[in-house]
Amino acid sequence: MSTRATVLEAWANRAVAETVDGRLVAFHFPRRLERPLPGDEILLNERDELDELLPRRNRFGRGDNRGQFRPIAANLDQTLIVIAAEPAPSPDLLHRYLAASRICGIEPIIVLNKTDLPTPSQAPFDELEGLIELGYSVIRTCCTHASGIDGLAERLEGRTSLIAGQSGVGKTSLVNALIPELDRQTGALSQVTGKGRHTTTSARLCHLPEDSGWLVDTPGVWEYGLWQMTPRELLRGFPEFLEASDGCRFRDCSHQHEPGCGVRAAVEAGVIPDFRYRAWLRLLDEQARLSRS
Ligand SMILES: Nc1nc2c(ncn2[C@@H]2O[C@H](COP(=O)(O)OP(=O)(O)OP(=O)(O)O)[C@@H](O)[C@H]2O)c(=O)[nH]1
Ligand SMILES: [Zn+2]
Repeated sequence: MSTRATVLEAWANRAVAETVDGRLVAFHFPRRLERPLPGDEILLNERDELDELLPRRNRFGRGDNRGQFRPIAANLDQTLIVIAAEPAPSPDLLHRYLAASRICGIEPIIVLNKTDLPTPSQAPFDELEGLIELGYSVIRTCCTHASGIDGLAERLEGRTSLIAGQSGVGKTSLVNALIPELDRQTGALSQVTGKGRHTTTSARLCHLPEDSGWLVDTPGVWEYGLWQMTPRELLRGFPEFLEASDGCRFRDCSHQHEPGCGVRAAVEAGVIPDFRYRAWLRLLDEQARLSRS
C-alpha cells in the first residue's frame, strides 16, 4: 500500500512531504531517483520511503553560474514576480523572470510592492503599462499599510503559486501578510526535520489559509539568470513575438536583419513595444555569451 504525498521542501538527499491525510514525513531518497522538488507529488511506501515521483506538469527554475538549468519547484500554476522601487531591480531582471515563466509554461504575475514609495520613472516601472497592454497582470501591494493584499490573495485562490524576486523587495513581508499562521507551519516542519530554526535557504511549499491554495516561498536572490537555451526556446519567453513571427517572409527568420520580418513590422507598427524588442535582443546577446563561456 502506498501513500500519496506532496513535497514541501527538499535538500540534497532528503525531503519533507505532507501526506493526503495531513501527516508530515521526512525521508531520505536514493540517488537513483530524480531529486524531488517542492510541489512534486510522490508515493511513499509503508515504511514512509520514497517509492515513486509522479509525473510533473512543469518545473520552474533558474540558470546557475554555468548556465545550467537549476529547478526550484514543480507543478505550478503561476509565478509572482515581486519588484519594488527599493531595492531598484537590476536591468532586465523582470524580463528574465517573465521569459523564464513563459518558457516553463507558467503564467507570470507581476507584483509591484512598496507602493507607498514613489515609483521611479525608469525601467521596468515605466514599462508596466506596456506590459499590461500585452496582457500581463500587475498587482500593486503595500505591506506597510496592508493594501492590495486581499486582491493578491484572490489571485492565489485554488492555485499553486511561486513567489520570487530580488532580496529586499518584501517577499517575506508579503508571505507573512498572506499566511498569518506561517509560524505554526514553520514550527511543524522544523519538528520533523529536527532542525532548530528554519532559514529560507531553500524553496518551500506552504499552505495558504483555509486550504485555499499553495505558495512556494523562495530565498531572495541578488540576480536572476536564465539558463542556456536556443534562440527558438528564448522566443517562447516572448509569446507576443510568436504570433507576429507568422508573418515573417523566411521560415528561419532571426527577426534581426531579414527583409519582410513580421516581428520587426509589429515593433514598427507599435503592436510590440520597442522596449520588449530591445529586451529580447539583450537576452539573446546574454545567451550568446553563455554559450561561449
Ligand atoms: N516602505 C515599504 N517597505 C516595505 C514594504 N514591504 C516590505 N518592506 C520592508 O522592506 C524590507 C525587506 O522586506 P522583506 O520582507 O524582508 O524582503 P524580502 O524580499 O523577503 O528579502 P529577503 O529576505 O532578503 O529575500 C523590510 O525592511 C520591510 O519592512 C512596503 O510595502 N513598503
Ligand atoms: Zn522575423
